[in-house]
Parts: sequence; C-alpha cells; structure tokens
Amino acid sequence: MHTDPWRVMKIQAEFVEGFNDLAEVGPAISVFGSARIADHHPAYDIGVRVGAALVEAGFAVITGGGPGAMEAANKGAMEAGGESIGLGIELPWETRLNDYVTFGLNFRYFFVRKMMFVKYSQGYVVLPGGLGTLDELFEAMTLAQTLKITQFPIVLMGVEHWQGLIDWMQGTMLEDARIQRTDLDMLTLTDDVDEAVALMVAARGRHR
Ligand SMILES: C/C(=C\CNc1ncnc2c1ncn2[C@@H]1O[C@H](COP(=O)(O)O)[C@@H](O)[C@H]1O)CO
Repeated sequence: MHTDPWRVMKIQAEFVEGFNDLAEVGPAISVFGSARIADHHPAYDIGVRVGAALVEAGFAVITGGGPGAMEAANKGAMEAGGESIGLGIELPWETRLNDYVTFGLNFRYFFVRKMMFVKYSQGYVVLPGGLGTLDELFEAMTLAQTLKITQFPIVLMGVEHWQGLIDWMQGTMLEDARIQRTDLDMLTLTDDVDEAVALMVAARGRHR
C-alpha cells in the first residue's frame, strides 16, 4: 500500500508524544491484568491492594488505563494518594480511561504502548488475565531473555490462575529445552502483596 510509508509518521508521532509525556515519571511499576474482571472478583481486590502498596513504597503505578484489573490497580494507587498512570489503547469499541487515572495517555498502536510500559517501569505485577495480559508478560520476558532490556522483577499474582501456566512452562518448555531455567527464574508466583512489593523495592535498590 502506498499509504503505508506515511503511517510511519503517525507511529513516530506516537513514540515522540509518549517519550515526552512520560519523561518525568519517577520509579514506576506496571500492573497488568484482565480487562474483564468485575469489582467483586478476588483479583480486583488484589489489584487495589497492590496498587496502594506500591504507592506506599514510593512507586508510581502504570496500567493500561482500562477496566477490570487495570482499574483496580489505578484505584488503589489513586486512593493511596500516588501517581496513577493509564496508558490507554484506542479500540474498535468505545473505551475510555478508568476513573482512577491521575495522568493518562491514549495510544493507537499496541506495540508503541507496550514499549512505554517496558521503558518506564522498574518491574511488572501481572494479575490474572487473558490474551492481552499474556502478550504484555511474554514481550517483557522475551526482551529480557534476549538481553534487549535489563532483567527486572516480574511477579505473577493469583496463584490459582497462573500455576497451570508455570507447570506447563516447567514440564514442557523447560523439559524440552525450549527455555532455560534462568528464563523461569524471572518469574515469582505469589498471592502475597507484601512479598510482591518487597521484590520491587529490593530491585529498586539494585537499580540505583
Ligand atoms: C474488554 C473491554 C475493554 C478492553 N479495554 C482495554 N483497555 C486498556 N487496555 C486493554 C484493554 N483490553 C486489553 N488491554 C491490555 O491488555 C491487558 C488485558 O487484556 P486481557 O486480554 O483482558 O488479559 C491489559 O493489561 C491491557 O494493557 C471491555 O470491557
């Protein structure tokens, strides 16, 4: 398509805006998770608690700015008086940033937005989720595995949800030598908010 080269300009503009608007964000942790969980789901409660605890530990919280687990983490962060950032995505159906975002940006391209999460976070907390969540998780793991980024802590919260994936990665991917033990070591699986935040704090010490 002859219009494709011009699309590069839009992509470039989106990178420039993102870099510019996020340049002054302090230490931040990205929280990912399902757009489809309701506020009475146990994962929503974990999201609120982890958002608040991250702020209390001195971090800004970055999410995809959408509903569900993203909203939960933004709610916890905002109510704890911290910086609650939402990097939204334009979707074919109407979506808007959730009500708990204190600073928001909207992206057209998933890949530009994903780069912002990686670039402006010191760690990932990943709540139960679906395809979008897996995409964000495995992008970060692949970048770290291939040394495109420095390794950072990735905490999977919601043991019941994630245990099957970890078992499969261990029993099939590792067993068949498709990954290495060090790849799996990137992940911590827990339901404990304090443990998750302590890992982020310890990594911040190493980051300085
Ligand atoms: C499903 C609905 C709205 C979706 N809106 C989204 N807004 C912002 N970010 C989103 C949205 N959907 C997916 N994402 C990103 O992927 C992760 C969640 O995807 P999953 O497939 O639900 O796991 C999340 O971390 C976002 O960054 C209508 O309610």
